[in-house]
This record gives sequence, C-alpha cells and structure tokens, in this order.
Amino acid sequence: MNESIPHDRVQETAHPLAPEGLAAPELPALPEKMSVRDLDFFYGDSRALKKVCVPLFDRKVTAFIGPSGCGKSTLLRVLNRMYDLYPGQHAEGQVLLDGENVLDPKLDLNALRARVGMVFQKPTPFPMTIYENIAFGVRLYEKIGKADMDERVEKALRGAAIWDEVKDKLNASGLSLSGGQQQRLCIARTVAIQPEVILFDEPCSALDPISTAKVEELIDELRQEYTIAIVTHNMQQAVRVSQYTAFMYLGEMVEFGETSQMFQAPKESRTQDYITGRFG
Ligand SMILES: Nc1ncnc2c1ncn2[C@@H]1O[C@H](COP(=O)(O)OP(=O)(O)OP(=O)(O)O)[C@@H](O)[C@H]1O
Repeated sequence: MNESIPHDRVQETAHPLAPEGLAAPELPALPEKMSVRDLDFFYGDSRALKKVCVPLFDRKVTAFIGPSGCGKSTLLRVLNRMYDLYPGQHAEGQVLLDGENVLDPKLDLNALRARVGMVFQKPTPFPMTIYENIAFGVRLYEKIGKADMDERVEKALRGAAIWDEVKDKLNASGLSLSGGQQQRLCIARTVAIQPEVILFDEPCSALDPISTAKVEELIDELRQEYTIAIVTHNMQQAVRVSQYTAFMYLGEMVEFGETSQMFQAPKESRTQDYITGRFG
C-alpha cells in the first residue's frame, strides 16, 4: 500500500520542519494537514515529549512506532487535545491544523474534536443500537432531520466497510457485534462526524487477523478522504498501511521519513535496532 511521491510534488531541498538532529533531510514538500513543532508534553513535572517535530501530510497515513512508553499515545492525545480532560497535564509548543495552533487555550475544543477524530485501542461501542451508535455522535455536533440522519448513518457504515454486515439489524445493540465489527462500528462513528483527520491508537491490537486485515484495508481506503495517524506496535502493519513513518524513542522523534525508506534503509542506528527487533 506504499506509494511513490508524485514527481511534481517532490521538493529537493531540506524540509523546513526537520529540526537539528532529526534524520529527515530529504522530506518532500507535500501539503501538511497538521504540523507538530517543538512540542513538549508534561504529566505533572514529568516530561513525556521532548521538542517533537513531525508533519502529518494531507491525505497520507503516518505510522508512529517505537518501544513501549516512548510517547506515541501521548503525542496522539495532544493532536486533538484529549489530554485537556485530565488535570495536571499540559503541552508546550505548536500543533498546527491548517496553520491554526490547536494548543491555543481559546480554541473551541468541540469543534477541534469534530475535525480531528480518534479511534481507540479497544473497541468502545456505546451500549445502544448500531444506528444510535452513529447518530448519537452526529447529534452532539449537528441538528439534522431523520432522513438526513438515515443517510448519514448508512454512509458512515458503508465508509467503514460494515454496512453489508449490519444493514438488516440496525436496531440490534452495538455490543452484540464481534470485536472486529465493533471496531469498524467505532470507525463509522468517527467517520460520521465528517472529520478531516483520524487518529488511530493501536486499532487492531484487540482484533484477530481477519478483522485486522479488514481494518487495514479500510484505513487504506479512508486516506482518499482523510489525513490519518496510526500508532502501532506491528512493524508489518506500519509497512502495509502507511506512506510515512515516525520512529520515537524516550519522548523524542528520532527519525521520520517515507515508510519504504525507513524500513529498508533507516538513517539512525536506533531505528535500525528497533525495526530489526534488537530492542523494544
Ligand atoms: N497518565 C499518565 N501519568 C503519568 N505519566 C504517564 C501517563 N500516561 C503516560 N505516562 C508516561 O508518559 C510516557 C509516554 O507514555 P505513552 O503512553 O505515550 O507511551 P507509548 O509509546 O504510547 O507506550 P505504549 O506503546 O506502551 O502504549 C511514559 O513514560 C509513561 O509512563
């Protein structure tokens, strides 16, 4: 699912975001949907992210890899200000969404979360019908009539590649679905809000191989319309679903680049050691 960069979009010069020490001298100048710049993150006094810089290119999939505790989930939680729900946690630096800093305290968080959706590790359907699992979220953001809602629910379920499996039982509980179906339902719930960016935090870690393959296929389709970030511990999955990969270690962004380059010829020895299983 990797692809080469269209030649007319490739810029020969160094990427403006490549900070000192970040091994990414030949990044192309693709449009950035989100740009993380000099991001520090703190749990109380403990610094979990250190001057992290990374782009999320528009309608590309970026995989975040690295050993347990390196800060992947923390970074994802900053992108839609999820951490704001928890006292004592704060971020410094910039996270730009279409050029606007989402860390601005005046930002409307509801509007941000409608633009930057999130799918979690464990499928978390609401204890309500399949239809309501989708409609409930939409109603939080928009007032739409029954016919429009029906259409939105169907479109979201189709978009998440689960429509055929649930179309005859929309009034059944979301909890009655299998784990893999529940995860696709959660993806449909996210898609229904019509976000621009979707963050996936280890979306397949609780799924069997067949469901995993379906979700991976789905992610590949979703990138036609959405900018996607995915945290994964599965190297093969990163190779299969992403065009860009970011390797993190101890709260730092060690290396960022095209997925094919990162896995075939990483520039940093720590990346090489991690992807070859020497640590982590
Ligand atoms: N709620 C919290 N309070 C304090 N420290 C935390 C909290 N959550 C995470 N941390 C710390 O922040 C660092 C980064 O954690 P994070 O969960 O982002 O890593 P990760 O790369 O996603 O790990 P994993 O792959 O195991 O999910 C770790 O040192 C972790 O102990």
